[in-house]
This record gives sequence, structure tokens and C-alpha cells, in this order.
Amino acid sequence: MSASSAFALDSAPLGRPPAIEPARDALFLDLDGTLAPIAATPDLVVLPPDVGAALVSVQVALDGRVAVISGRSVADLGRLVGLPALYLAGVHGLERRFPDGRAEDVLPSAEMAAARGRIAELAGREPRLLVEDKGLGIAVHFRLAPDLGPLVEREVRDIAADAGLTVQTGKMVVELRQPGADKGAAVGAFMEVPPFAGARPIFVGDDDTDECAFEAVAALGGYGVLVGEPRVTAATYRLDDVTAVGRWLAEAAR
Ligand SMILES: O=P(O)(O)OC[C@H]1O[C@H](O[C@H]2O[C@H](CO)[C@@H](O)[C@H](O)[C@H]2O)[C@H](O)[C@@H](O)[C@@H]1O
Repeated sequence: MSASSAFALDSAPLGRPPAIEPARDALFLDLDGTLAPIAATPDLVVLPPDVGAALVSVQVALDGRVAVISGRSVADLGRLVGLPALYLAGVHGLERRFPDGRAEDVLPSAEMAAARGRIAELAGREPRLLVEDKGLGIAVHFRLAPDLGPLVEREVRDIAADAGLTVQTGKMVVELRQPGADKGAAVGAFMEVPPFAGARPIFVGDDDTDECAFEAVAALGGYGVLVGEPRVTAATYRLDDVTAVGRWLAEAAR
């Protein structure tokens, strides 16, 4: 995050975002921790029914200018969200999907294939770790073994440095992914084409990986909404939790 966009929390607490303006806004939404509460493992996550309903209504209200931008793979997002008309970016922006089925993905690299073997070796040594292979990225989850966090971070950083890959830290997870995109770039790419071009972008997210997207929307004349506890962030507003996100989305559709 650039120093100019970081907020000193004690001097500038973030307020609730204003109402979405359906004729003007485009929405970019993170999934875990934003549209769905954090769970012990990725496969236990479900979209709360009220959030799912709000997502459908806001998509109609905004004439389709709604995208989910996540660290998960687009295949996983499709399964979790199940809305065919939704725009998707997966693996932190390395994959993009359009409602007409078009795909814009970074090509898999040999470096990623080599790193996969070393991650498997780490997981073999530490069976309490959970490895989520997303193709263009691999997440090593230590939520079920928090004491392994420092070891995971050290080893994943070593593997990434050797292979020229990118490290992404998150909530009880360290991820390795191919370079070439991030969530900010994914937002920027969607904003260049219809139906997003010309709209005011809003990004809603909870995690470290969302900060570059908060910066991207601010640079395009929009704003970011941080979900969760106050912290230093490039977002302009804040909502407490997934329930508050669902309510705020539902208000736009009334
Ligand atoms: O960009 P997001 O949609 O927020 O995805 C970020 C990562 O989310 C998932 O992991 C996180 O959520 C899990 C389920 O609540 C939780 O068990 C884990 O500890 C969190 O890190 C997902 O599994 C990752 O692939 C995403 O990159």
C-alpha cells in the first residue's frame, strides 16, 4: 500500500459507506470474509441465503455491473456463488470469466509445476496443513495448526524466491501464485470494457489481498469498503461483517 493512501486509524475512523447508486456504480466483491463468513476449511464455506438473494437483486439493479474478485479459483467461485450472469476473477486476478463463457487466464508456468512438488513435500512432513491447489496458485492453510504459521511462511517464501513466484499472505494462509496480475489489475481490466466502463467502481473486501483493489478503485474515481475490524487500509469506508455487507447490498435493490 502506498503511504499516501494509508489511513491512520485513530485519526480517521472509517464510517459506513453511502448507499449504492444503481445508475452509476459498479460493484467488485471479495468472497471469503466479505460475502461469506470465514470457516475452518475452504470447503465448509457457504454463501448465506440472504447474501445470495441480495447479490441477485443488486446484479439486476446495477444492470449486471457486478463481479466477484477472489483468491479462490473461478471453478470454486462458480460452485459457491452459482450465478451464471456474474463476472468472476479468480486466483487473485490470474483468471477472469465473463457471463458469455469467455475466459482470460494467465497460462500455467513450469515454475509453478516445480513449486507444486516442494509444497507437496512440505505437506507430507506436516499433515496438519491443508493444501488448496488452484492451478495458477497454491494456498497452504494453517488454520487447523496455527503454530505452523511461521514455518509455512518461511518455507513458502523460500520456494517462491527460488521459482520466481509471488507470495500472498492472508487469513491463516500463505499462498504461492504466478506473477502477472493482482486484484487491482483485475478490477482495472474489467473497468476497461462494457458493462463496467464509465461506471464508478466500488470494491468491498476484508483481507490484505484486497488493498491493491482498494487503491485501484480510488484511482478510478471510486471507493473501497473494508469489511471487519478497523486497521490501516486504503479503503474509504468500513462495514462490520458479512451480515452488514448483505444488508448494504440489499438496500441498493429497494
Ligand atoms: O479473496 P477471497 O475471496 O477473500 O479469498 C481469499 C482466500 O480465501 C479462502 O481462504 C480463507 O477462507 C477459508 C474459508 O473461510 C479459511 O478456512 C482460510 O483460513 C482463509 O484463508 C480460500 O480458501 C483461498 O483460496 C483464498 O485465496
